[in-house]
Amino acid sequence: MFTSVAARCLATTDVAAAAACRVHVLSGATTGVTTTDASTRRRRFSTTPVAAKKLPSSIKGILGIHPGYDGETDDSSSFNIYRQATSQAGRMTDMGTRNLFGSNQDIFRVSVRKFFNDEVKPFHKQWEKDGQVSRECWERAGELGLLGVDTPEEHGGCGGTFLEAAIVLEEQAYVNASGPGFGLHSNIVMPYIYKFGTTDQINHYIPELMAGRMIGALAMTEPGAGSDLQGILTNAKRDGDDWILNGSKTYITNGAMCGVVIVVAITDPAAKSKAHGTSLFLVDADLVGFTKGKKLEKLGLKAQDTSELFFEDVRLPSTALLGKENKGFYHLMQELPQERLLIGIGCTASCEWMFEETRSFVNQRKAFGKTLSHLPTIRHKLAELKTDICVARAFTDHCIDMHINEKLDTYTASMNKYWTSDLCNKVAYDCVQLHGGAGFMMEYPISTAYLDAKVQTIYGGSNEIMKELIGRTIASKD
Ligand SMILES: Cc1cc2nc3c(=O)[nH]c(=O)nc-3n(C[C@H](O)[C@H](O)[C@H](O)COP(=O)(O)OP(=O)(O)OC[C@H]3O[C@@H](n4cnc5c(N)ncnc54)[C@H](O)[C@@H]3O)c2cc1C
Repeated sequence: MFTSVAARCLATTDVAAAAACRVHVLSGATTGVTTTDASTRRRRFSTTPVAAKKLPSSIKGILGIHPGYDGETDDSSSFNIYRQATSQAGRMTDMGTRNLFGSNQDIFRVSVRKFFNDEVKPFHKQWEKDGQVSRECWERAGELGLLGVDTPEEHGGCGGTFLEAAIVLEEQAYVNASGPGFGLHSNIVMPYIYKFGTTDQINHYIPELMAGRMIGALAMTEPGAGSDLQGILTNAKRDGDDWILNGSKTYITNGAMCGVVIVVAITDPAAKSKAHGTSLFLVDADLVGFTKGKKLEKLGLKAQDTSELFFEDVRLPSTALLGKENKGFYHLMQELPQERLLIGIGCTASCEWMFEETRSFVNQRKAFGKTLSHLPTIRHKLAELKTDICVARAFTDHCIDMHINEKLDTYTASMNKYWTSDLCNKVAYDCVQLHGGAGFMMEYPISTAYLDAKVQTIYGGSNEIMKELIGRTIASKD
């Protein structure tokens, strides 16, 4: 395990002192982690090291079950540890790989992996039938400190970093569970509240969201406006100190189960453009005039509750306004890089899972007297897939690294979202093909992954819109 002494050396950025520190890592035999000395030390993508950071007590509590855990994240790569790249690992989903992470994050990953394997995977088929995840699952995730992992401690969160948030997203993909809308809840809804909310709003909502007792949603899309968000009609009008909200939203993730939804509404119809006259509101599910439509039947994401929401003369107190009046679009824009990256992280991890699932299949399935993996064309296909996925992994890790160093821009995040979600569909297609008829059967999980992949190029900003944004930025540069 990692020593806190070493972590303190990192904090001094004294390379000689850091090199002198004795660093212990998880056993390479079981984790694939290996070490090197200073002479073979690798550079990280970024020259800015991730600061050693105390993990919050809730995470520490979970990690405390692991002997040697010391409550500090570490930046292993700055300590001359060489962690295997995904391409070198036995399996692409192996623990202890990738220079982004340190050994304490591996320990955290062990706990997260256990949660998804024990408390999500066995129930997912039932949730697919129910069209939603159980409330117990949400509350259990809250109990284990897996919701709002990177919500700052001062706002009532776990106080981890985006690295720990990425681990939760990846581990969810590694059990092929598309049901829990944790990413939206923890990494989209919560940041809006603690970044733009008042102290009262933070104190009211964050503890409930952290505990999983309340589920969060974000409602932008309407029946007549998706890509073109400026076409929304939902509006809020002043009535004394209150607001009166009218309109409808559709395709809302966590829509059926949500206890609070952040609603994007027009508040100044006379503004020079809708971007200048739009605001965000925190709307509680029990307010009079707020109704939820039935859960929408979808091609994939069967265990995720996606709903229409209707607002008819919903009276909102002035305290429901989130952020600044008429600045809703600006707040939305600010959060775009992280929202796009969340999709990229999920898609990249999903590709890795699909590859490993398929590799296992072709290694045991026999045809023409041998396993499928002995056939040259099958091997070439696996080679292509693995290479493509490793390229995506390198780009996604680069984007995560940029993001934790506050350097990720919307343009780069859009490239990641477009590339990884396209790849996710290509990988899903090829992996089903490699399964043969079994790949078409719902009892084989690759079929669910194939169906789930489709939406990745559509939501969070469609890939056509991503390319438009990327292209516009390219054209604007000399
Ligand atoms: C499962 C699921 C969950 C979702 N969750 C949420 C949620 O939680 N909250 C939320 O607010 N929304 C959510 N959405 C909505 C999602 O973000 C939108 O569906 C998406 O932005 C596309 O909008 P649209 O469906 O209106 O398609 P449209 O905007 O009508 O686009 C239709 C097609 O035209 C293309 N197109 C549109 N404009 C252009 C252009 N300028 N140039 C080139 N091509 C263009 C699009 O790329 C697309 O291929 C969800 C959607 C799904 C399917």
